[in-house]
Amino acid sequence: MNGAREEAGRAAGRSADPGAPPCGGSRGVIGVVGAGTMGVGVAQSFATAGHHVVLLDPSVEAAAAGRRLLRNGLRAARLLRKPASPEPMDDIAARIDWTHEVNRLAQAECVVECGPESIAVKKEILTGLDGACAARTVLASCTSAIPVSTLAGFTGRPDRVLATHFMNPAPLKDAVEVVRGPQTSAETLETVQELLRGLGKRPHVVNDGPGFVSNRVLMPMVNDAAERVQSGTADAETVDLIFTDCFGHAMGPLRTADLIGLDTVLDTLVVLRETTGDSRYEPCELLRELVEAGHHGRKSGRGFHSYGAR
Ligand SMILES: NC(=O)c1ccc[n+]([C@@H]2O[C@H](COP(=O)([O-])OP(=O)(O)OC[C@H]3O[C@@H](n4cnc5c(N)ncnc54)[C@H](O)[C@@H]3O)[C@@H](O)[C@H]2O)c1
Repeated sequence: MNGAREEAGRAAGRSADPGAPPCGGSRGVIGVVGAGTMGVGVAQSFATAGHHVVLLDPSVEAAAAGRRLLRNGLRAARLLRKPASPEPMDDIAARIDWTHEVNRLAQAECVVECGPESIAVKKEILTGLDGACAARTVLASCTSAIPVSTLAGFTGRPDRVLATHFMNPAPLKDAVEVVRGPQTSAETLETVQELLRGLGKRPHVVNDGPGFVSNRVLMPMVNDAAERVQSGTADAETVDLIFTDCFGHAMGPLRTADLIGLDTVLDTLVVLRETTGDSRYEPCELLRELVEAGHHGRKSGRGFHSYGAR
């Protein structure tokens, strides 16, 4: 893999001089697609571990917002990550190249796709990556619920596709749910687990299926918790207290949903409803109303709970 890394490093370069070797990191080049909540967190995690990262988002506004997310994420990691990286935050940030061009990801050893939770958008992203990236590049998706078999079918390299379901906030979480598709090769699985261990994260491998383990279990709970608020059984604060104060969970289901982003929760439930055909994943009306009103959770300042001005 070292030869591939050197080649990838030469090809990825920096925006001012695409032929120049990357500054800083001595590990392989990683591509990340989508500079939202997860993409920026994943990019930060790899850059902190010494990888050169090429981060692609087609939206100029999203890239600007992503740079703010990165600054906040680096500060949070400095305060909360144990042990924190001793490296200056600017040096870590300098290992991330921002781009709008998919060809800049051509020589990455692995690309982590963090686009919106929509089968149609993921198809567009993966088709583009499959055409642009070297044959050896592993395509990992951060999807919350779409089966790997569906995603792999959008590419001509199903043996090199899997899901790396990072948790949010990615730089602060120590474990990743890794989803092996029916055609994912043993080599791909090992490569990705090695990459994750290099970030200080523990990979937990599961088999394929809509929502895998995490969201197949979590999403109906979030939906049911929202329905309890909608039906007047309790307000959002009290619903969460039942889980934190009575059960001793670290966070209630509605604060968890606010942290994920209610738009992403809604999209994930829609995917689960479509892919399983099971009506218990039908998103509850209150969730739809909050998303429609722009109350997307912590990132917008309000969801089931309020978080002050953003
Ligand atoms: N938010 C969470 O807690 C969480 C946790 C684990 C996994 N996920 C999954 O990670 C993925 C990203 O979620 P998020 O919360 O970061 O979403 P987000 O809405 O914050 O970010 C999505 C980003 O994708 C970009 N994008 C849109 N269309 C694109 C395209 N065609 N090509 C490339 N980029 C495009 C958007 O501009 C945006 O920056 C989703 O699949 C989601 O289900 C989310």
